[in-house]
Amino acid sequence: MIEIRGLTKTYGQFTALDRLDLSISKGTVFGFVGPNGAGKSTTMSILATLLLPTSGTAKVGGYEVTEHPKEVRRLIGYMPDFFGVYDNFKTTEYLDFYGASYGIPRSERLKLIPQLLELVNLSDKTDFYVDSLSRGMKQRLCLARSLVHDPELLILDEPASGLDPRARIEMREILKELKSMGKTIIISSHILPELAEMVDEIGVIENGVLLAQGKVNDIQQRMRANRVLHLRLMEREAEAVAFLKELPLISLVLHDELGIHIHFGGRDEEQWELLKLLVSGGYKVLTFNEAQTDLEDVFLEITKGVRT
Ligand SMILES: Nc1ncnc2c1ncn2[C@@H]1O[C@H](COP(=O)(O)OP(=O)(O)OP(=O)(O)O)[C@@H](O)[C@H]1O
Repeated sequence: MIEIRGLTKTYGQFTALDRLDLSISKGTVFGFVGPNGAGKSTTMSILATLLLPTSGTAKVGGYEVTEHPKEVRRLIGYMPDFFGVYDNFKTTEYLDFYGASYGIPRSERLKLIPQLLELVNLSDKTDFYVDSLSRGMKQRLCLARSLVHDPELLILDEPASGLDPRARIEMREILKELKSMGKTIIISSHILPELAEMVDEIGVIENGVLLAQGKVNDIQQRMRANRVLHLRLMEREAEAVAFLKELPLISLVLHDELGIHIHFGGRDEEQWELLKLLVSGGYKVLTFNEAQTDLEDVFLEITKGVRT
């Protein structure tokens, strides 16, 4: 659905995107993650035909974005990270306006608008002025707007930014529904755990360079090469710390009121050996577990050291 090759965008001397390669297949929900200023919005704006690249190519549904912008716009629904003020528009009028600008006949718009409002949980706000809606509601309305022409691909630039936890959950549920409708979705965020539940793949970008791309699980697996283990003993914890520091595959041992924390470079087999060693050494092990790496850890691990 998306094929990006060598995509570069410069502003004067500054390189915002540096030879980016990215492929996203149809039906995928792709999480585009990276710190502020990484180049996410730049990439999305180019895909949305709103910004011209300096070099490289980007194709959506087989159409090159600079050569066939009209065809691309028909395929995509774009939700920008900032959206404007809406003077004296009611929610229905707002969607009607966008529907009309896509050439949808009035009779169809009359059927479509209630469906869209229902999809984004705004059925009870049918005749409300847009300006009177909360931020979360405006964001959902903006999402409905991006759906008026039933696009195959949704490009959502930080759809959950500035939302409270409840509004975020609501947005997430709507996105799940869109996924189940078979839409391809590219969604950016720097709040990573939020993406973990709903994305199939992630791409991590920093300083305009794509640092990693793959299935969430695969990237987490790769990181598990250096796992963190937490232990609690019934007694003799300080003694166990000294014992652990002498063992191979252990790079760091910390001890605090929550127990012992180890950076461990071994695999499952060696982890089991470690537990056996402790138990056969007479240590009364109460708990022995591996810390879960979430997307936040993945992000910190991948982006560290590259930041300038
Ligand atoms: N019009 C512009 N002129 C000059 N520099 C720009 C312009 N637009 C973006 N940039 C720079 O390009 C870089 C990438 O910006 P971009 O908005 O794509 O990042 P982002 O990953 O979306 O960040 P955020 O999470 O803060 O939205 C930033 O350093 C930004 O300052």
